[in-house]
Amino acid sequence: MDPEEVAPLLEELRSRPFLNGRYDAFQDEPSTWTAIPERAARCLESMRRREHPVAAVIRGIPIDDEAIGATPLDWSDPTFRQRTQHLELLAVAFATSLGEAFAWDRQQDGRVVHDVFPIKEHADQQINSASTMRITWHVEDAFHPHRPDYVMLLCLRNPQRAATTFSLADDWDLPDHVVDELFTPQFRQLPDISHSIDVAETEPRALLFGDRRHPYVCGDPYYLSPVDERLQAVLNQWYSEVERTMRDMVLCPGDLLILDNYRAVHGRAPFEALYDGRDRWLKRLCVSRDLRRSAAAWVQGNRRLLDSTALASTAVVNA
Ligand SMILES: O=C(O)CCC(=O)C(=O)O
Ligand SMILES: [Fe+2]
Repeated sequence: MDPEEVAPLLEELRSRPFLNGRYDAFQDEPSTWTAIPERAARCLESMRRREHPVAAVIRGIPIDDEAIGATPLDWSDPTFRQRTQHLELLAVAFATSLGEAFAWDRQQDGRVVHDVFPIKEHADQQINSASTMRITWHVEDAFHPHRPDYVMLLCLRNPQRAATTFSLADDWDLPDHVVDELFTPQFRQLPDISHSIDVAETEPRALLFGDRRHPYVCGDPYYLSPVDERLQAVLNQWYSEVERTMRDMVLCPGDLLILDNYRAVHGRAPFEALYDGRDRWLKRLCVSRDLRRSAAAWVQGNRRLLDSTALASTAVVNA
C-alpha cells in the first residue's frame, strides 16, 4: 500500500478526542468501513468471503517513530495510548472489512486494541509480553467458543527483528488415522494465562473440524491435554507437521499482519528485550465475523465486550 493512500484518513483520525479504547461509536460510523484504501479492502473482503488468503500483510501504514514515543515498560504510564490512538483507530477501520473488532473484559481493561510489548517480569512466561520465552504456536483464545475469527497485528516497531511465526492448516500433510483422531472430541483445552481464569474441567473437544480437505483448527498445545495418554503420539505427529510447515515473518513498522484464526496457528520467536523504550511494540486486535454467536457472553449488553468466563463448561474464576 502506498502510504499516501492512507495519510488523509490517518490525519483525520489524529484529530479524534481520546476514547480510551472504547471504540463502539467509532465502529458504528459508516465512514469507518468506507474509508480504507481499496486494494486493502479487497484483500480483506477476499479473506472474509473466500477464506483466501489465510494470511496477509498490508504494508506501508505510516508510523512516526518519534511521535509514538517510547515503547512502554509496563502499564503504569497510560499516555502511550493517547500517542497511538490514531493507529488503533486505523486498525479498527481495517478490521471492519472483516467483521467486528471486539474486546475481552478480563484482558487489558476491556480495550478493543491490545498492546504487545515486552515486560521484564514476564520475560520467561507463556504470554505475549514475554521475550526470551518463545510463544509456542496456538490458535488465539482456543479455549473459548467465541474466539476471534481473525487476529490482526500492527507493528509499530521491531528493532530486534523478532519473527512472528505461523502455519496454515491447508499445508499440513497428515496420515488419515491422525486426522481421524484430531477430528474426534478427545482433547481438553484450558485457557491461557492472559485471561486469568482457572477452569477446573473442560469438555473434550476436537482440534480439527469442518471440511476434512480444508479443516478448521482450534488448539493451543501449551494448555492442552488429551483425555487418554495413547493420544500423545497423535499430538506429537501433528506438532511435528505444524513445525515443518511453520513460516517466519519479521514485521516491520507499518506492517499489518492479518491471520485467519480458524485456518492458521501462530506464535513468536524468542528475542532479547532491552527495556530501553525502543523495544518491539505491536497493536493486536481480535475480530469476529459474527457477534451474534457470542450474545450469551456480552457484558451488560455490549456486543463488543465479551465475558471470557461465560463458557459452556463450569468455570471457576480467579478474582
Ligand atoms: O508477538 C507476536 O508476533 C504475536 C504474539 C501473539 O501470539 C499474540 O499477541 O497473540
Ligand atoms: Fe497469539
